[in-house]
Amino acid sequence: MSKHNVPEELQAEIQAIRDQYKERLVSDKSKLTSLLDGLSLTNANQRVDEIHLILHSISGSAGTFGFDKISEEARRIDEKLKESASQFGQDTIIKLISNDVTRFCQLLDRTSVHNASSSSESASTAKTLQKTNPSRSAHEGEVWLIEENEQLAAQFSKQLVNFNFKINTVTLKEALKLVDKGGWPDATIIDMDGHPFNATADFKTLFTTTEGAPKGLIMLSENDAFDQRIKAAKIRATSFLKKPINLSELVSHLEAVVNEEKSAQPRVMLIDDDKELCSLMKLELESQGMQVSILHDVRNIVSELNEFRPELLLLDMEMPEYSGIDIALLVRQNVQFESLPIVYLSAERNLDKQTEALLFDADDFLVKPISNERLISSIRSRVHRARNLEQLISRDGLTGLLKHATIKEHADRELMRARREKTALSIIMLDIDHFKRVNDTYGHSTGDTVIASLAALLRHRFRQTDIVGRYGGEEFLVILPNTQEQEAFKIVDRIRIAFSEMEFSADNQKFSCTLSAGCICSSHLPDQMDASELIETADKALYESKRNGRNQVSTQQ
Ligand SMILES: Nc1nc2c(ncn2[C@@H]2O[C@H](COP(=O)(O)OP(=O)(O)OP(=O)(O)O)[C@@H](O)[C@H]2O)c(=O)[nH]1
Repeated sequence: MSKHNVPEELQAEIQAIRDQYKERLVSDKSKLTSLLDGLSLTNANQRVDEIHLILHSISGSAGTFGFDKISEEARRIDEKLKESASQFGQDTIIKLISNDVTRFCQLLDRTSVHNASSSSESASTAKTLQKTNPSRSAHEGEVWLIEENEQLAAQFSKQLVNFNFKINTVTLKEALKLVDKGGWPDATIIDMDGHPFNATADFKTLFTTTEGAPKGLIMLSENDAFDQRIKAAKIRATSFLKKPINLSELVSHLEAVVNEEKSAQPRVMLIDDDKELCSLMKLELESQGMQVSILHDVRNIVSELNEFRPELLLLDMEMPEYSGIDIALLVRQNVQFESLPIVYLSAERNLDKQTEALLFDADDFLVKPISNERLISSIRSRVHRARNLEQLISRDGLTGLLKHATIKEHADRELMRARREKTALSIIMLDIDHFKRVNDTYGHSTGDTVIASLAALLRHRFRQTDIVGRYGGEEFLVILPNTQEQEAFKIVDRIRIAFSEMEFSADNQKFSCTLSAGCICSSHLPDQMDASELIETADKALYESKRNGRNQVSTQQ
């Protein structure tokens, strides 16, 4: 979506939800009026509770729809009601409530909620959407390398191209000109040591572009002392790498920032009894690219969580039948949702109550009404951290690939799916040739660099839907759903060639490595074979490649 305008359909949708909200306020007003009618000592308990729920809900949602005064007044009366409950008898409460709620109903009338198209509020929602909508850069998918040393620049870009990065080597001056025209790319690598990055003023120029600070900023320097690192932090660098640069380390950092840009948008589930507020939030979050599901019937929560697999649950605190705490506890009873971030979004301003709610395994408490910017950044940062944590648990430290046990689980799951959907599943096993010699000749840490570099190559060359894992020391397993053997063969053979062209260096010596692979496909194998047997068959094909002289790919046929 363009930064400068909100599409008409979106404006129309916002307006439609606003109109529904206005109707809902009219209906809330009627409910309040009839609850006041005939309010007496005998029915006060139940009616006061109902009035509280209506006011509480309005206080949380009206501000979001632009009715700030109504929201404030509902909150004031609701809080007064709660305080009075512990101080006065029922007859005084009835009197207070009658006066305040009657005035509140008059306020609802005066704000002429019947009057449909006052577009100023919808314009304000649209404006917020506009502000939070990221603008697309003309340099999307690119990585800029700001390196004044020509030799280093050529060396880096030659190596990084192997990993499918679109590298553009530029000087600082050129970069700033390009930014003014088309924005920053997905990632920018800056060598701090060359001119002009030693001067603080030069750093500041990075912030003063019309597009703001660069995204995914990786700083390189020989000097990794505090002063240098803080300089990088001040211009919001996400990574700092000490020179001489370890290629696989640089690739991992680049992947982290580039994938962050490209990675799937957060999946968010909303649970709130306020339907209009839910619809508006859904629209707002979806306009940021997020996937949003509203849970309408809390009784289905476990099956819906299993189905939608949200990465964050946004939960109201006070709902008619169940509180947010009840629901959070129910979710946590299921071990598979133990680490699902739960964030309360509630009109509750009482700090004691907020703290109490957080004691029950929730992660954050946001107070309604909340600005779009705040809501979106809270969701993004929570989901980002949760994803990182998940990575740490299931991924191998050296390569960032899935660990042995996890990739085997994936193989079981994907084979079941392939059989169910009657599609082909290919499995590739690959292994670096004569790797022992690499370790023996150049040392174990150089060996590690070779392993990490191959892992990065694998991550880049396979599709997002393929699953890549480190099966053993220098052995890798790749699962390719919905892929015939021929296709899998072609991909892995191209990787074999790319790997053989990669250049490594140790002790001023340059060397390269090769790999062998075995590639099999479920559609050529008996149906009764399980995932472990398929993996064994791929391993046998790999052995064939080794036996026939290495640096090749074999299939089972
Ligand atoms: N540097 C490093 N080496 C590892 C790692 N894991 C396993 N290795 C080494 O990888 C080598 C594997 O050697 P072998 O299985 O004998 O095979 P190879 O030398 O690769 O020969 P072929 O597979 O027959 O081509 C062993 O020396 C292991 O110590 C690791 O994480 N880092």
